[in-house]
Amino acid sequence: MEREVQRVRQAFLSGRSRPLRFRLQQLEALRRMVQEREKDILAAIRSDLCKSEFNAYSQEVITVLGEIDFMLENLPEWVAAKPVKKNLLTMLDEAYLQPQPLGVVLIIGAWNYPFVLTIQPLIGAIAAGNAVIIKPSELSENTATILAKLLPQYLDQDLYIVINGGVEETTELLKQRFDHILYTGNTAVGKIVMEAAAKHLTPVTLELGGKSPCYIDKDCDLDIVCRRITWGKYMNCGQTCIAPDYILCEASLQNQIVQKIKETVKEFYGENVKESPDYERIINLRHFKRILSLLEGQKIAFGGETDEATRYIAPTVLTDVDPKTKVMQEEIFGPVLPIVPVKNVDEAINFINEREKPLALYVFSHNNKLIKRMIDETSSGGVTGNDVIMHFMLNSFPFGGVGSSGMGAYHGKHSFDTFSHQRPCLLKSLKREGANKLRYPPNSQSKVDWGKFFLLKRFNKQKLGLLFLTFLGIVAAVLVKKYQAVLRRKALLIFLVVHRLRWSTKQR
Ligand SMILES: NC(=O)c1ccc[n+]([C@@H]2O[C@H](COP(=O)([O-])OP(=O)(O)OC[C@H]3O[C@@H](n4cnc5c(N)ncnc54)[C@H](O)[C@@H]3O)[C@@H](O)[C@H]2O)c1
Ligand SMILES: CCCCCCCC=O
Repeated sequence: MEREVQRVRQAFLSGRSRPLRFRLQQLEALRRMVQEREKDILAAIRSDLCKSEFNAYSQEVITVLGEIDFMLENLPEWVAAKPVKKNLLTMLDEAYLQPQPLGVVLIIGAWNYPFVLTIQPLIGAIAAGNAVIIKPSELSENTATILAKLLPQYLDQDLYIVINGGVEETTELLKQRFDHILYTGNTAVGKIVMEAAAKHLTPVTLELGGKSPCYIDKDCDLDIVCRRITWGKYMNCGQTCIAPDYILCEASLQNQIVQKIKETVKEFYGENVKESPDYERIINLRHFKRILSLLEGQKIAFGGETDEATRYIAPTVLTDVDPKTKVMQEEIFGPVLPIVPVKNVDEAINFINEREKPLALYVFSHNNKLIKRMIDETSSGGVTGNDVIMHFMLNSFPFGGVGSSGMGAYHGKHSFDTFSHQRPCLLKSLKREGANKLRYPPNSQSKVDWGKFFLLKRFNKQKLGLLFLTFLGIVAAVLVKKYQAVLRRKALLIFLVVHRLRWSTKQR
């Protein structure tokens, strides 16, 4: 492991990952890989999650291709040095920010969207000029295998490498020194990653999870609301980090919500959900059993059917859920949707604020003021009003959590920034040493006053007058120099006129 990381570091130190042209070439090669090997990638995702080609393409491949195109289009502008505002002290200097790669980046991917959640961070890391070690999740083993096979066929083999394995390999990998780690997965492992990173003072981006609430106000169109929630909750069999985890609403809405979700499930997946090509399966038996255990003691209003052999869990809704029960204590990450009755929006806001900050928050209402209030009075990684999931799709948004749902963010320019160091560069001249005397010892009250003037713009009247006089002097000197000949002629003329006038007066 150590040797592998060393190999990648040596490749980074060769400097070849830095030129813009190289980054663009690698991103184009990655796009070619996705396009030419699309079938293999879709087949791997199907084997891992029982996902149809249509779903895998629209949920994973499209996002990756869109992100590559976005980078190719904008990277030339992003890599350029950016001049910054200057102060009086640096007025005559060159001052700019130069984005630079961090070095060797470790990306630990997740299994639920095993392609996009591994490749999208990789796109950002390449764009920013880094070398990358990619550690796909071993839980989505088919995608992990295809990535290890395909990436070296298209990308620089020393700069970007895939290391596959489980807990043991990840633990070993985390002992190495990296310049940044981006981890996607659960909060408990997030802490392990951060602890390991701290040993080397490695910065981390943690894309974690949590229970994303969904508040439904009574003033809204429940048909539309339930269609949107059904889509976002049961997509990928509920294994989506920003899926609505539970619903908060007034008790009187519960039955209608159940009924409408039931109708929508039928509309989306047919009479027999199990037969639907659009409905996925739980990743493994451990997670299947974990989700089943969350149903114990609950009132199942709809769904609840399971099949261990195929790890099938039907779209399920629970009503009158007690917040103290297990299903409300941990992230569900499966197709189970609890409804927790609350009296009103105030209670909903308190409910959310009493818990860990979620990755996403959803609020449905015709009343925009209520939506804005919910946003103002709560905190979460991201928010979508009157829909679910959709803020993930806009790459001008940073994607990430807050508090226990994560730290840092990526997507689009935010990925570039995450994997770059914005290096402040100040270029001065070796001339104009006179002005520097102000900061050299011995210090004095006068120098402090000048410092106040230059840096804090605190004007001392006397100093200001002096400065003004100096300024006038400089202007006069410049003017005199520039118009010396004209001024001489003018002065001569004035002298002659004055002389002539005095002579005329004397004559009279
Ligand atoms: N924010 C996001 O973008 C995002 C995306 C996907 C998933 N998630 C979150 O991920 C979670 C789902 O993942 P999970 O909990 O099923 O993952 P998991 O428990 O199945 O495993 C996560 C990974 O951690 C590794 N791991 C486990 N123990 C480890 C240890 N001691 N040391 C080092 N590595 C170790 C495993 O090898 C595995 O690859 C959910 O909370 C979800 O919200 C977040
Ligand atoms: C189209 C849906 C993509 C959702 C990706 C969510 C990432 C977290 O699991």
